[in-house]
Amino acid sequence: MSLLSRSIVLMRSTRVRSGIISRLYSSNTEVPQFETLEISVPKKNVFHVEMNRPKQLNTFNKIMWQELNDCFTSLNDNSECRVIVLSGKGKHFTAGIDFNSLIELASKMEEFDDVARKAKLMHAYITYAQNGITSLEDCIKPILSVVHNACVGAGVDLITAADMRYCTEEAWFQVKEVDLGLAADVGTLQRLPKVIGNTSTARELCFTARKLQSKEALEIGLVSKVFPDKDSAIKEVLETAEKIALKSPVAVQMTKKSLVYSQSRPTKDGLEHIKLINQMMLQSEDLKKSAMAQATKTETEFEDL
Ligand SMILES: CCC/C=C/C=C/C(=O)SCCNC(=O)CCNC(=O)[C@H](O)C(C)(C)COP(=O)(O)OP(=O)(O)OC[C@H]1O[C@@H](n2cnc3c(N)ncnc32)[C@H](O)[C@@H]1OP(=O)(O)O
Repeated sequence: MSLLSRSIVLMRSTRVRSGIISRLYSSNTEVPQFETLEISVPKKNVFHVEMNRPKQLNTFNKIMWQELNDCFTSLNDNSECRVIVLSGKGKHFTAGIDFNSLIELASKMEEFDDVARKAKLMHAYITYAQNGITSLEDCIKPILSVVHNACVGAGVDLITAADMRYCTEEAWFQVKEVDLGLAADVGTLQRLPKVIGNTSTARELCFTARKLQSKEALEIGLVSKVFPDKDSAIKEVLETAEKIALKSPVAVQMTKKSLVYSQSRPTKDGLEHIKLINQMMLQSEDLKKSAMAQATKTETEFEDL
């Protein structure tokens, strides 16, 4: 088998288990089913994605990287889904990458002697993992993440690709990669400095791998709010999600599109981009409905987008 075929098999073998099977909930909303993620619809138009490997501390394995990508791509295309809440089941939010998957990867690398061929395999693996994380940013629906207890390594990559971050009092965060002898490579180095708006603190966290407790996470702006426990966090964040879900999906989704587009581009480019979007979207019936509701101080409903 060629190197390319091996890489493709390595990446695609997960698809068999993570096929998108629709399931009907009481709300008649169709949700995709996964092995490492559980999806529910606790409120109208609000989807809850839970990392579901509690025994493995929600560590990221080969299947999970793929399923994250499949999940957020599927929710991006699901018109009933307007807002997403992301959390983890079990004791911790996540303990980062699954060490067993690193061992598996190392043994695959052993099959090659040549550095270029090893590098190509590694390139494919990193791309695969990056795609799992970047799918959150590419998903046009707002994603509200809720961290409890440990959020280590890949967990920080994950939440910095989400739109909003909340946590519990006992939560802590750690950009652990340097302690494992590697530079973080699936998003933290690119997104964390922008998320907290402070390159000095971001670099300190990345260089030292020190634990960041919830109180300081709030102070530096990594999270928007700290809750006493997970139950109250999920309850309140779902309420925030519901408020967003009641707004025009055109307005909310184009807002995310513009924010994401503008975060790494000059202001002028962002302004041009939103002009092109709004020359169409301002013609939507959502604008008239919203304006009327505001003017008459009444509530209105919007069609799914
Ligand atoms: C191309 C991909 C790029 C991605 C890179 C990503 C990099 C990273 O994510 S770097 C960070 C890696 N993670 C860690 O270093 C965390 C290691 N774990 C811990 O520090 C602790 O387990 C933790 C503080 C999270 C939880 O502590 P707690 O006391 O609650 O549990 P433990 O007794 O330590 O662990 C319970 C069992 O889980 C096993 N385990 C923990 N972490 C991992 C892991 N990352 N992968 C696999 N298994 C893990 C731990 O060994 C225990 O197993 P057992 O003894 O069999 O019960």
